[in-house]
Amino acid sequence: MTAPSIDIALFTSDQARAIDRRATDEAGMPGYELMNRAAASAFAMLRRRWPAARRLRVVCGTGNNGGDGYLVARDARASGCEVVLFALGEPRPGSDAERARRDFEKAGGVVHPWGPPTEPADVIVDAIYGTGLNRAPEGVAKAAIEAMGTEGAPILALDVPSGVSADTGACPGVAVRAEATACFIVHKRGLHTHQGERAGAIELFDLGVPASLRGTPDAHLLQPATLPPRPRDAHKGTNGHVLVIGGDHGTGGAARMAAEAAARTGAGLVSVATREENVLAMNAARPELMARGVDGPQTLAPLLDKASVLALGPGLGQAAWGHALWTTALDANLPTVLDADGLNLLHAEPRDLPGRLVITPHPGEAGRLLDRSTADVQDDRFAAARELARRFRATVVLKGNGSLVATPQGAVFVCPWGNPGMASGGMGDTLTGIIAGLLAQGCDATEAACLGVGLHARAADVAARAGERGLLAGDLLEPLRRLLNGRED
Ligand SMILES: NC(=O)C1=CN([C@@H]2O[C@H](COP(=O)(O)OP(=O)(O)OC[C@H]3O[C@@H](n4cnc5c(N)ncnc54)[C@H](OP(=O)(O)O)[C@@H]3O)[C@@H](O)[C@H]2O)[C@@H](O)CC1
Ligand SMILES: [K+]
Repeated sequence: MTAPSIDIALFTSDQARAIDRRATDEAGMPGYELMNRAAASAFAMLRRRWPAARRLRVVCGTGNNGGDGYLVARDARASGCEVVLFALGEPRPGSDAERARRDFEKAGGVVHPWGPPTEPADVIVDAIYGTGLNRAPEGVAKAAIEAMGTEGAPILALDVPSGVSADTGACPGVAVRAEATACFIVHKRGLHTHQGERAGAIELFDLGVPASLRGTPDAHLLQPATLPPRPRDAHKGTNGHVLVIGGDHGTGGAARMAAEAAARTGAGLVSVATREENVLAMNAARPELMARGVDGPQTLAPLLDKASVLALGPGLGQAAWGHALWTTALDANLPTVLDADGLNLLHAEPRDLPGRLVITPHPGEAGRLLDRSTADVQDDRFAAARELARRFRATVVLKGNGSLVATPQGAVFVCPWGNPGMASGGMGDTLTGIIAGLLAQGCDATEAACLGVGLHARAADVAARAGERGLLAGDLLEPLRRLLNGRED
């Protein structure tokens, strides 16, 4: 796998707090100095993004996120902006936030208690909650967040859009949808998955805190990557043989999508073990695929002997035919991508699994495998992905907005690409085929999952330039091929 060396490291709120403490204790950077730097960076960002903005509204909570807000307001007034500042309560006595409020007032600023705004604003600065959010916003905070959402003015969030968990990207209640977020010191992992997209465009300001104080990140953002060019003497035997197993009555398309994606990802050979009724159509539509009718383990066995990688599950069903193929295929202990009904069968019947395994659940399938609700999975996607990887000793792709790849060793990678057009039939089958195609070409499970998830989402972004609505899984294949060969960005 070839990838540029930029590493975007992601941290939890606890880690961010520990880094703040180390900056004060070990690097002699007091919290109030950092707060001043945070405010200066955020105001410079506001100026850059909205150079014509003159009327600002700043809404401050009671914690240090509010403290950042008071200092942005102070700096904005000093630059000649008209600032209306609403405070949702009193900062804790002796806190940096209280000091910031006094400094704002000393400089002539006026603090208003929250009330529905009467003056329009060019930009709203959200300084209600940052990393300290610990429950659903209520009362004035809820009213303030709701009012921000209805005005139409762009919102600049400080550190975190208020109401979004910096750890998980979940929203326990109402939440700000920002056009942009000024993130301080380190990237917060929750802004990159689930509802973290409410942060809009994220800019990170390290505030001069040395990278050596950060410690080990919790997760990393995936970077664009491709496979290295093929050696000139490559032949189809060196690029592996993917066997897709699936396509029960009425769901032949799923197996076909996975197979075609594996072929377009560069697998040397792709076979499909499916219901006899699918064979003619599959071979006619894509003669490069070798589709075979199988009626049970005996007819599957010779195909397993020739395969180097399995894609097990697309359209497999959970009836007797699918179950028999599933058992026989897993017994072969080949590198495997297990998806869809392959995962549902695993929930019904836990068993030994192949050593090189990638599982690709959506949140509903992940919930079933963990005996939890889909909502529980979404409440902490990082924990769910890690738990699945540990429990099944597999590399896990937890699909959804900001797909996660988790390894059995506990590493997590977050996909920054993709779009809502991908919520359509066949997208998951395509991803399964891509990952199988990469395994066939020699990637290990984590490489194949990271590279596959990235290529799949980037191809969808290229295909969605024509519009997100109506995007079909098949539309990904052409951009996928170009991206895989380093031809398009
Ligand atoms: N330290 C540093 O070096 C730097 C920090 N910086 C800034 O500080 C921010 C973190 O500040 P913070 O820890 O004070 O937390 P913050 O997000 O302001 O929340 C405040 C309090 O609100 C409360 N609360 C939570 N949820 C609630 C709810 N739903 N409804 C009602 N109340 C709720 C909860 O208190 P509780 O009521 O639970 O006692 C919570 O403690 C960080 O994001 C960055 O912007 C920067 O200046 C750079 C340097
Ligand atoms: K905020």
